[in-house]
Parts: sequence; C-alpha cells; structure tokens
Amino acid sequence: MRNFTCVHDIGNLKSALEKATYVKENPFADQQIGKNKTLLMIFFNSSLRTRLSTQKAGFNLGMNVIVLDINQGAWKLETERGVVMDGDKTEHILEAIPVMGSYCDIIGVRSFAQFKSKEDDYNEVILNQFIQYSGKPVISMEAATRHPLQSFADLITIEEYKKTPRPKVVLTWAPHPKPLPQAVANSFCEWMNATDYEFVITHPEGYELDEKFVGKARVEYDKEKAYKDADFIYAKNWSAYRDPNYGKVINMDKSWTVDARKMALTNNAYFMHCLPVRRNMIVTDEVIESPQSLVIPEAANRMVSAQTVLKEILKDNF
Ligand SMILES: CCC[C@H](NC(C)=O)C(=O)O
Ligand SMILES: NC(=O)OP(=O)(O)O
Repeated sequence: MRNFTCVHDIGNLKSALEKATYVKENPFADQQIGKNKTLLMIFFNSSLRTRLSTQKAGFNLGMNVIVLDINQGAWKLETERGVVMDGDKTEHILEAIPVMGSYCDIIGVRSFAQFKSKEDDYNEVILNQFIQYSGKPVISMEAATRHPLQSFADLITIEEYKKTPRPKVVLTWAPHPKPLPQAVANSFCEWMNATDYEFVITHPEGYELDEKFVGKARVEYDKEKAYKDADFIYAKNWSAYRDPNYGKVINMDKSWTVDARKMALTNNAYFMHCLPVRRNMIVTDEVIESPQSLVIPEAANRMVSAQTVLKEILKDNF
C-alpha cells in the first residue's frame, strides 16, 4: 500500500481485519519496522483522537513522529495556484509540501472540506497535492470527502461487537449548530458498502449524500423505520451536500437527536459516534452514557487502525 485515502487502498477487508486483530493483540511486536523512519503529521484543522492515536501508533512501530499545526506557528499557506501572493499568505503549498516531504518518510494530512468550492473539495485538491508533490506515502487523517482511519476503526469495532454475521447498521444524521463536513458520513458509507452488512442511511430531506458514497445503501427518510431492529446506530452530523445548499445547515430538527425512545425501537443496538460529539444535540446524555454506547472502545480502536495502516505502508515501501 502506497497511500491510504479510502477503503480501496487497504485491499481485502477480511485480510485487513485479520492484520488489525494481530496489531491489537501484539501492539509492540513490530518496533523495529519503523526504526529511523519519520512520520510527519500535518493538521490544517483541530484534532484530539487522530493526533494522539496516530502518534502512538507511530511510536509503537519505532518511528520518530513530528506534528505540525499549519495554522499555529507555521506560515499561512496559499493553496491556490496562480494567485498573486500580496495578501496574508506567506508561503505557497507548492514549496511547503516538497520541503515537508524532505524531512519525513510518511506524511499524514488532515485538511477538511473548506466549502468554498464543492469541485475543489470533492476533487480532494489539497490531499492530492500532498500525494503529487511530497514524494512520500500519504495517509488521510480526514480530508475533504473521507476519513478512512476513522472508518477502519469503526469497522474493527462493529466486527468486535456484532452478535450476528450480517448486522443491521444504521447511519443517522443528527442536528449540529455548525456546518460540518460530509467526510465521516461518506467514509462510513464507503466502508459499510464494502461489507455484507444490512446498511441503512436515514436523514431529513435535503441532506442526501453524494450518490457515489451512498452506493447500494437503503436511504430511509422515516427515522423510526430505520431504527427498527437495528443492531448498530452510528450517529453523525453533516452539512448539506446538494446545491444550492452545499456546506450549509438547513435543518436543526431536534427530533433527530439520538434518544432512548428511538433506541428502544432497535434490537438493543449499540450506539457509535466518531467523537467529538455535542451532547443533547447529536445524542442525549442517557444514550451516550448507556452500556450500549461504544464511543470509547471505538476511539481506542483508532490506534489499531492507524498502526495497521502505518505497518502496511512501512512494509510495502521501505
Ligand atoms: C472526526 C470529526 C471531525 C469533524 N468534526 C468537527 C466538529 O469538525 C467532522 O465532523 O468531520
Ligand atoms: N474522530 C476523530 O477523528 O477525532 P479528532 O477529530 O479528535 O481527531
């Protein structure tokens, strides 16, 4: 594996899950594989889980790790080519990327959708410039349209807790005061569609995701029908994808907040969320604190997904 940007990059999912199980049971078995290799983690946006779990994964493999917050301490970067740089941007990404590439062996990048241009976001203009100009393997730590490290951890978690070979997994939209990316939802859809689970998406009218991510999933606008007999409820907010509302909040209907009443419609379903989560907007205190809430083991599995991916890239490229 050269780059890790989507579900297709990791190859056969069964094999990937077996590798993840080995990593989880033997976290320190490969401390030589990353010796004298450097992971550079670049953040254009905030992070807790990705920042900590991916660093830990690198350390477990014997790597050196550097973390750079682009908008705190580094020069503000111009990302558009052809712009006259007479504004507040000091350096162009086309110099910064190869320079950063010269200091490391693997690059992790977090660069959320900017909502300025749907075309630029959905063409992954920033992530693809790192792939094109760094000269190094690149891992997406959430880009404009996907969050593969999160989705891999989500799959690992579902496989650990599922009580039936083909669980009913429901992705439900929930309200949030700010316009959030579609990336986590898109990515979850992409990974769920790569399994043989029964996968259902439920959201209000106007929050339809890009068809290329929805794929074979069933879209159910009636949330109560969606929740019925579910084995996993995966909650996430996302802003509107369809024009003319791309990147906008068009609904704050609190009836979509995940609560005990709706969870009672399920097959004693587990609750999942990638975190950070706005309590009593996305999910009630009662549900996220319940024995069926998997948000903490789900977050813990982020180290497993990152270490599995880093190990594969180290094995295949050095
Ligand atoms: C892991 C989630 C990151 C981000 N969340 C926020 C709050 O920006 C999102 O919704 O994509
Ligand atoms: N789930 C996730 O990626 O969390 P952070 O944004 O805190 O890294």
